[in-house]
Formats: sequence, C-alpha cells, structure tokens
Amino acid sequence: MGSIDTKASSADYHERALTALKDKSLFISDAFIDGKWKSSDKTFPVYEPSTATVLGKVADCDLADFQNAIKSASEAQPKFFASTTGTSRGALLRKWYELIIQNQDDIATILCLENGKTYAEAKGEVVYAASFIAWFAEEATRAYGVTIPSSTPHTTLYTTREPVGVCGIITPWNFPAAMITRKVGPALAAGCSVVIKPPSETPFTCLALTKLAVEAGIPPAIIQVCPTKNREAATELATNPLVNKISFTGSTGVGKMLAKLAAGTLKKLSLELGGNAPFIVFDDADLDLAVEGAMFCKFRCTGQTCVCANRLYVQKGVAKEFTAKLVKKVAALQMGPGLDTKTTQGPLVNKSAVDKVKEHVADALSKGAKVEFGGSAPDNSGFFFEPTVLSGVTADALVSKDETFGPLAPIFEFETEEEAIKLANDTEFGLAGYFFSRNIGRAMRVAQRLQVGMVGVNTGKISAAEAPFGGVKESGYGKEGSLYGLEDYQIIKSVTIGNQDA
Ligand SMILES: NC(=O)c1ccc[n+]([C@@H]2O[C@H](COP(=O)([O-])OP(=O)(O)OC[C@H]3O[C@@H](n4cnc5c(N)ncnc54)[C@H](O)[C@@H]3O)[C@@H](O)[C@H]2O)c1
Ligand SMILES: O=CCCC(=O)O
Repeated sequence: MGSIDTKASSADYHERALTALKDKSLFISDAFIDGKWKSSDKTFPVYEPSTATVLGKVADCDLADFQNAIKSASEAQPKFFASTTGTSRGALLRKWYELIIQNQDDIATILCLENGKTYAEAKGEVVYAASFIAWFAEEATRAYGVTIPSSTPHTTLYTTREPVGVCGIITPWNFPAAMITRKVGPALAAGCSVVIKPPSETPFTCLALTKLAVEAGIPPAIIQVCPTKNREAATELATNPLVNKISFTGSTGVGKMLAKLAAGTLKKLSLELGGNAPFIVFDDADLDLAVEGAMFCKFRCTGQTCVCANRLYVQKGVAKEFTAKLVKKVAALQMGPGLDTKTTQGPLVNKSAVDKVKEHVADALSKGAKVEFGGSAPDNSGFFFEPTVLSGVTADALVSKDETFGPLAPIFEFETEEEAIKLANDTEFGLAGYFFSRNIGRAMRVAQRLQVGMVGVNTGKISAAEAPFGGVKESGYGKEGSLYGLEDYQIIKSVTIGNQDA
C-alpha cells in the first residue's frame, strides 16, 4: 500500500481546488430560506478531512430560521401542487437533472473536499444522485389512483394520490448528494415542499444542488435549506405541526429520537438507519468474484456506507485462500487526499470516526484476532486509517455487534450454512446482506432467510435508482428509490360519490 503524500495534502490543497471550480458561484455558505440566500453572523466550520483544515464556514440556522422556512414551505406547497401536473413537475426535475450532470465536475470537487472520498467516487456519487432526479421525473407522471367497485348502489368510489405536504429532510454526511436527491426527488415529484437540514459535516454539496434546482425553475420556496450545528433548532422539523413528514437517514439512535418527537403530531416517517451487513463467502463461491464484491462493498467511501459489509463470514475450507486474495487487493490501495489522482482510499470524515476504527481493531485483537494487513492510523494531520484486514475474529468482538463505519474487514470463520445464517441474523439491524455461492438452491434459500431489506447475491453492488432501498428491524422503515419511493411522499385519498340516482 502506498503512503500518504503529505505534500498533496498541504494547507492550500482545498484553496487550489476551489479556485479551479468552473462555476465558483456553486460554492455557497448561506442558508436558503423563503426563496432567498441568507447569510448569518453565526457560522460553523466545515473541515476538509485529508488535511483537517477548515474548508469554509456556513450559516448556522437558529430556531427562528427553521420556523420561517417551515412556514414559507407550508404556504408555498398547496400552490405548487395546484399549479402543476405530474408531467410539469417531471419536466422541472428533468431540467434539474440536466444541470447536475452539466455541473458534475464542480459538484464532485466540492463533495470530495467536504467528505474526503476520492474524486472518482465523488463523480460516481454525483451521477448516482442525479439518477434519482431522472428516475422521479418519470415517476411523477405515474401517480395512479384506482376505481373500486362500491358495495353501495349508485355509488362510485375512487382514490387519488396527493402530496403529503411539507417534508423535513435530514441526511448524513457519507453521501452528501445522493441522500438529498433520493428524498427531494420523490418529494417534489409528488408535489410536496421540503425543508432540508443538510449534514453539518457536508453542507456545501446540498447548497450547490439547491442553487441548480432553483435555476431549473423549481419554485424557490418549495425547496429550503437550513444548515445548522444547533440540534435543538433542527428538531423543530420533528415537532412543528406544519411539517407533515420526516424523512431521515442517519444513525438508529437519532432516528428513534426523531420518531418519538414526531409522534407528538403523528407525522409520516421514513427512517433509513444504521446497518451491520453480513458478507458470507461459502466454499462453493467464485472466490475472485467474492473478493471483488468485498473490495467494493467494504472499502467504498472508506467503509463509510450504511450498506458496507461489516462482518465477513468465510467458510472454513476457503478462509485462508479468500483472506490471501483479499489482502493482495487491499495492499494495492493507495491512501491519500481525494483529489489526488493516485488515491483509491480517502480519509475518514473526522477524528471520532478514526477513533471508532481504532477501538474496533484493538477490541478484536484483544479477543484473539490477528492483523493480516494494516491495523493502524498513520501519523499525519488528516483523518486516515489504514485499510485493514483481520482474521480469526471472534463472535464476542465489538465489530460483530456494532457498525465500524470505517475501512476494517474482519474475517470470521464458520462451518455450516445453518451457522452462517444464524450468525448473520444475530443483530438488531437488518439493512443489507451479501453472500457468494454458485449453488442455485443455496442462493434461493439464503436470500430468503437473511433478515435484511436488501440482499446481494454474488455481487457487492446493490444500489441503483430503480432498486428499492431500505431496511428491516432497527435499520428502519420506508423504501427509497424504485417504484415504491414516490408513495412515501403521498397520501391516498378516497372519494365516494353516492346517491347518483337522486
Ligand atoms: N440506511 C441508510 O440509508 C443510511 C445511509 C447513510 C447513513 N446511514 C447511517 O447513518 C449513520 C452515520 O451518519 P451520521 O453519523 O451522520 O448519523 P447521525 O444520526 O448522527 O446524523 C444524521 C443526520 O441527523 C442530524 N442530527 C443528529 N442529531 C440530530 C437531532 N437531535 N435533531 C435533528 N437532526 C439531528 C445530523 O446533523 C445529520 O444531518 C450510520 O449509522 C449509518 O449507517 C444510514
Ligand atoms: O450509505 C448509504 C447509502 C449508500 C447507497 O445508496 O448505496
């Protein structure tokens, strides 16, 4: 594995990158409330994680800002729905999609600077984010109702789909673009308005996307953005009666807290929460394919995705060979700043993320695991941790219960299919699960028995605009993307027209 090029991560690293933006007006540090960009004397710093230096300071919204944004979004939403059709909202979204694609290099640079992921991954995320807007531009035209045979004579009964209203959108830093568009796309397609609280670690990408949404013609008050570090102010989204729905992606703890608060006004909820994905390699697997899958779904975004493999269960007979093949690939990874073209592993988002990986590694080693590769944080100013492979990890290790959210691949061994399924399901989480096997019967059986919302069989890639995204158990509820994503932002209204003989 290559070492970190500390010269590339010198203090002016991000200044040079920002100067090179083709459209510098996309780097915005204001809130967007009631159709106006709003600066504030009160700001919070956003860090560039490979140098741990301040990338910029962003308006820190207070309670009054949230209340103003919610009120304005609430007044604008019925007018938006009444004055548009699914087709016209689809056209607005299509225009927004085109602007994101046209500006993908700049958005990827901003995303890369605030999140730390490699530029290639950042570009991939921008295109992935845009794909949700394109998808829901189409879905906007497919909000069908049904006609229901009535049991009462001379009566017609039918349903329509209407927007749920004002949606509070709260998202995490690991996908600064895609987590926004996967929610805002269907919300706008349905005819809702949104008040977004972007992640405080990565607000700049959201603000750039918002500017493009307004340029695309989306009425300004329909989309409002309140960056903040002030959690009390942000919880207004969960308590204000004018907000009809909360769509949250983030940790299970915060999700539960928001659900409790939202219960006060019985808001509709979508919760995309934490994961602890099992990744099972059976002895009948194609091991090269399994290694490829593990590299993608473990080390994507430096291990900071909710669907990352967290526990690698490998059948005893192939454990040595799989481990050797995985270590060879991991050793070729190159840590460094995301904008450096040689980099294939960026930094983690902040110091506490590094500390959590350290804790999981130390705990596994104390319980008998062995370092096959990596295992430590390099001595430099950024938030790096070496991509790490541990073997012989035991079931009582912290990493078997808790999502590392970092570049740690812990290998556990198992003997039978039954044992693998039991281990995989032994968690309160149920977001994603993966397994590799060439046996079709086993593929059908195991896919059915894994208690997760999404399964990857012989692949580590499960995310796409058309794929229903969401978990079970304490990983939350609701489905994003796909043919189900729109209905999370709609209500079904039934209309009964009676006494038609009168
Ligand atoms: N299921 C999914 O689709 C998915 C996707 C990405 C991340 N995640 C999960 O998110 C977690 C990592 O993200 P994180 O550390 O940013 O999570 P987090 O829960 O701390 O934060 C998520 C968002 O909630 C905000 N927030 C935190 N406390 C709040 C409060 N009291 N009121 C209002 N908003 C509040 C944060 O500022 C951020 O915008 C991991 O557990 C990961 O698995 C899940
Ligand atoms: O981290 C959560 C989202 C990742 C994805 O959409 O694949």
